[in-house]
Amino acid sequence: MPSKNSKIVTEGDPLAHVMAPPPNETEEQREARLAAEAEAKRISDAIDEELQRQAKAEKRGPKPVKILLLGQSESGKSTTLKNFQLMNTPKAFRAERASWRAVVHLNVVRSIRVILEAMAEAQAYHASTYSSPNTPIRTHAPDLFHAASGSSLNRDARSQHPPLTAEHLKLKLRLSPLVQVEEALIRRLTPAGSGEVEATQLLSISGGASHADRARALDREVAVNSQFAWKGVFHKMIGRNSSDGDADYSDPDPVTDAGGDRSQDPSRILHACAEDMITLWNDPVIKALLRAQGIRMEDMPGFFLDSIARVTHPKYIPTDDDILRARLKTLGVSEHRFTIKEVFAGGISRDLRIYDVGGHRSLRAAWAPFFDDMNAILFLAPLSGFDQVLAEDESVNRLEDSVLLWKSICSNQLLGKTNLILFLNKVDIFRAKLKAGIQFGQYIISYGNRPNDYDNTSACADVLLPLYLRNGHEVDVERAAGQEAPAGAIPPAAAKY
Ligand SMILES: Nc1nc2c(ncn2[C@@H]2O[C@H](COP(=O)(O)OP(=O)(O)OP(=O)(O)O)[C@@H](O)[C@H]2O)c(=O)[nH]1
Ligand SMILES: [Mg+2]
Repeated sequence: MPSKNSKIVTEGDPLAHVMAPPPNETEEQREARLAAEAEAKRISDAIDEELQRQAKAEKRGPKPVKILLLGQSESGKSTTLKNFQLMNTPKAFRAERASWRAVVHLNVVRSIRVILEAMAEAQAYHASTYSSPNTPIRTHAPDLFHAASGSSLNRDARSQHPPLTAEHLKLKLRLSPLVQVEEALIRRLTPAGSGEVEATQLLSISGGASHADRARALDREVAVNSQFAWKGVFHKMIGRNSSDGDADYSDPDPVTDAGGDRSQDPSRILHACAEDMITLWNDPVIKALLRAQGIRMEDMPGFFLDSIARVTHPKYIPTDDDILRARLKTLGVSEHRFTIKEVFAGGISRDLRIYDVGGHRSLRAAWAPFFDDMNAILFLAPLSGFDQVLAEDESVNRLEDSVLLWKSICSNQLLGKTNLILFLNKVDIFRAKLKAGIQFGQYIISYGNRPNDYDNTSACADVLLPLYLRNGHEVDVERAAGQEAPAGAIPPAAAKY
């Protein structure tokens, strides 16, 4: 019989009430209950013990190695991460192929928009020279044009704008359905109402917007917060609709999209526009027009114009190289875990965590909280940025921004014990720019009139040590904290930096 006291406790405590033995329990039942309780306690204690053992082992074992990827926007942080995923977790990397298809399509649409904007610019120029021969001259191409950024479009260059024919204008009109493609893909890429996407529409080009508005609109690009499971969204969507072998993005919801009408599906519209896009891109007048405006499409991030037929094919699935080339701006910070075998430590497994961040100026404040917990920082500085300006501030040369950013990283107190690795990349674009005749000395004043070839521009320490950039800023790029990258970690050009 329960005592008077225990009855009081039971009444006040619902758990005790549930756990209390039945009031009319027999001696046999009591023994069975006590045995069951003892067994449950034994199992629970064993689990606790195992958890404690694991916690102790984790404390004793090697800590995960943490690497933070840093650098300005478009410096190649996410691409470096993708390369790492491809090397270490190829299965997982390839499992996401289908999701990258939408990003490749967005990149194609954006490239076409750049061309259409260049055509609009030429039209506006020719119209204004007829009406007013003294039209003001734009001195800086908007950063949208990337490779052209920072170059001057003088009156001579603009007068070389080849006139467009009626055929060109028809082509431009026929490509207008790409507005829908971009809108639909962007809607899919981001959570409703998140406001995270900086999307633009073709409408703003063809509408009556001012040049400045159009340039500003085109300057923005699609970004996605790394926390949002956009890959999963596309994967499911494509999987659901690929029963006929065509991978499209059809949405069964008639409100949010074309519903059952698959002819309005973004991938189908893109496929239908493929021939016109190819004609536009291969047109000699358009090529001359882009040249006159200093636009080098092939150096822009997410360049797929040479593969339009392939990437707009209904059965297109991105290759490894396509995924590496696809451009999607990063927002937020994401952690990626790998287990690697250490080559020089008897092949023991080691946990590696790589952190990818957004490099846009407005996102750099989010970097600092990660500083004191990192083993290494891999800083990416694209060499190819010597003739470009930042998208977020047209007065700042990209190479100068990289140098200043690197300096501030080297001198940061929180990073005193962190390994710093400087990685000069986009060397292929750097070489292509030199080969195309873009003068290094025009932007890096101290370089003077020396030969504009790769060996000289990259080998001469004077080129990158005291940097006298075009905007008049003197930039000192000594290795500020005396930090040295581990041997072999930097490409040859970086060693000379
Ligand atoms: N040709 C060439 N392209 C590169 C190289 N590294 C990166 N890219 C391309 O440059 C573009 C931008 O690279 P991302 O990795 O997205 O740049 P990011 O530093 O992550 O940029 P944010 O996310 O805006 O901070 C992508 O289209 C890449 O494919 C390179 O060495 N050569
Ligand atoms: Mg990124």
